[in-house]
Amino acid sequence: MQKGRGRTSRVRRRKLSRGSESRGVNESYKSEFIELKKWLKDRKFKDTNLAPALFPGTGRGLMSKISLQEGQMIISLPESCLLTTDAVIGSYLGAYITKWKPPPSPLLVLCTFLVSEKHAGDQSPWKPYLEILPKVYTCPVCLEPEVVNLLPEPLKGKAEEQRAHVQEFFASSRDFFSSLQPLFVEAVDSIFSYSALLWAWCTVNTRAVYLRQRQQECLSVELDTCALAPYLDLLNHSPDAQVKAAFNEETRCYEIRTTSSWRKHEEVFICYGPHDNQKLLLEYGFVSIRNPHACVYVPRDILVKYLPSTDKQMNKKISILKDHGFIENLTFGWDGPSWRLLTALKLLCLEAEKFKCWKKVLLGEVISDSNEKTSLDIAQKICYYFTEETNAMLQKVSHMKDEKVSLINQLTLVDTLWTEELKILQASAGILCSLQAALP
Ligand SMILES: C[S@@+](CC[C@H](N)C(=O)[O-])C[C@H]1O[C@@H](n2cnc3c(N)ncnc32)[C@H](O)[C@@H]1O
Repeated sequence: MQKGRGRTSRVRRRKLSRGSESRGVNESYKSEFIELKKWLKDRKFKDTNLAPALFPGTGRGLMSKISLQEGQMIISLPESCLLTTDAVIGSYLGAYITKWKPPPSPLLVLCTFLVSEKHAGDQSPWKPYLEILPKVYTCPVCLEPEVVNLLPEPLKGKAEEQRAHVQEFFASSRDFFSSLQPLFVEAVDSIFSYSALLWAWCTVNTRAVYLRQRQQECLSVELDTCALAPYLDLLNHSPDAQVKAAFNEETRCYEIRTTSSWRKHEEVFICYGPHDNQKLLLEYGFVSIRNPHACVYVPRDILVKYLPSTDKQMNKKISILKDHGFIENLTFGWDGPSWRLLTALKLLCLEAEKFKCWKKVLLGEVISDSNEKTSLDIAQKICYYFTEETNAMLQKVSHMKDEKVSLINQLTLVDTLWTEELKILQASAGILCSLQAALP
């Protein structure tokens, strides 16, 4: 078992994170939650376990009203509360969706409904749910380009791809939106604007639960797996949370059971997946403190930065790494340099006369003490280089925070990401020192 990844260490981490940080302020008295609860009750939802609350570390989330035991159901949301493509096709949009060619994607159908219902305002039967949805999001597609520029690689590249993807989604959906004109008095261009679609896209992307639905002829071939689950989607993420979530065909409810226990008044979390911080920021617009999956990525140019430029076998070594999938996802983590990073470095550091042993390196065999030592030295140099770069970026972000007060929230997010990366590099530097000291 890897160090720090077992059940005992998960329990220890959870206990640590159960300090003052987890104490929240109950918000169920707020009018938007009273309305939402009424709306849910009309749809046969009974809630005894949870209450909306504001938490200092994670923002708005759900708190336990009672202590929750292992295996206990924490939430069971009836099908009638779920916003699925089925629900949209059954609505006033159905006739327009079924006749549109080429068939719209499940994502477009959900986004169109959200924008249309938001536009309907007080007239929308979904109003109590729409009212609690965030007005703005912090996924990279919503960040100012100058803030995106401050993101580490490879996230920066992915953020640019995300922006291009949403812009293309908008451009390719405009004819479909035009076809909906008979439903509205106002021009559809003003209702289905880029900013409205962006809001809907972020809503689905950051809040939808996984719910596999049958393929419908009137929809494109993309898998139909997203559903919005009002109230349940107030649950925040913790990498340590252990829950079981699925739609129960018998009860026709989307159910979440906890496989760990929660104390009364504690924030209840689910786990969105074993994501590192760059992925969490890309997909959900936040960064998790002390995330055990967080890491610092080593791009290819940095991997070779400290290797001798005179190595005649360098190109061959790099193509071996590429062919064997050892050029991507090389990282530093809380446990030090990843096995993949060290293996890539060991191969790159192979002396000319040992080059024939490259397969053994990829299988994890020790080739020589000098190869072990050189690769650790290079790992240490790369770690030091990243530490310097990270400190420089933190300074840059801090200056920008002073200068661009309007961007403070976006910059704080980027600041947190770099700060977590710095902590990882410091942990890695310590581990590299012990690894070097242990060499013969
Ligand atoms: C499904 S919603 C959870 C409820 C959300 N906090 C709200 O107020 O509506 C997912 C969003 O919550 C936020 N979030 C989830 N887990 C978080 C965490 N551990 N720390 C900070 N924000 C978190 C992120 O903005 C994410 O996009």
